[in-house]
Amino acid sequence: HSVKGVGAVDRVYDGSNLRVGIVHARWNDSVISALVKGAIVKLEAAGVKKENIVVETVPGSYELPYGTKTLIRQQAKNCTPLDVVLPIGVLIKGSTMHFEYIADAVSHGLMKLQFDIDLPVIFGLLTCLTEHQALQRAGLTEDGHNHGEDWGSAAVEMAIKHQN
Ligand SMILES: O=Nc1c(NC[C@H](O)[C@H](O)[C@H](O)CO)[nH]c(=O)[nH]c1=O
Repeated sequence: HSVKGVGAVDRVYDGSNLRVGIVHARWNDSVISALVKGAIVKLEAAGVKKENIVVETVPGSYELPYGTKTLIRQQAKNCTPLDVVLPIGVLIKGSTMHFEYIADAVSHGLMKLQFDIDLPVIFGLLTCLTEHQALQRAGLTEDGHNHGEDWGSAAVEMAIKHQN
C-alpha cells in the first residue's frame, strides 16, 4: 500500500445506544445505494440497531445541508434525537462549472451545519471527475473500495464523541 493506505485506521466502538440519520441524494442512484448499504453494514457491525437508523432522501446533493438540518429537527421534535447524521451524495463532473459550485457550497454548508446545531455531520459527498471514479469509490469495480463503509465507521466514532 502507498503511504495513504486505505483511509482512517479503524477503531472498535459500541454503537448499541446510538441513533444515526442518513440523508442521501437521488442522483446517480446505483452508486448512492452501494454507498448507503456500505455505511449501514458498518453501522450494524458496530452494534447500531436497525430501528435506530433513520434514512431520508433529497433530490440532489445541493439539498443535503438543508435536508440534514430538517431531519435533525424532526427527530428532535419526536423526542428521538439523532447522535450523528451522514449525508450521502455523488457529484460527477459534467461539461459546465455546475459541479464545482455544488461541491463547494455543499462541503462548506455541511461543515458549518455541524457547528450551528452542535451535532456531528459526516462528509459523505463523492466529488468525481468521471463515472468510473464514482464506481470505484462505491466499491463497484474490481480495484474499488466502498467509501460508504468508512463514513459509517466515522459516524459511530463521532456520535460517541458527541455523547461523551
Ligand atoms: O448536476 N449534477 C448533479 C446534481 N445536480 C442537482 C443539484 O444537486 C440540485 O438537486 C439541483 O440543482 C436543484 O437544487 N446533484 C447530484 O447529487 N449529483 C450531480 O452530479
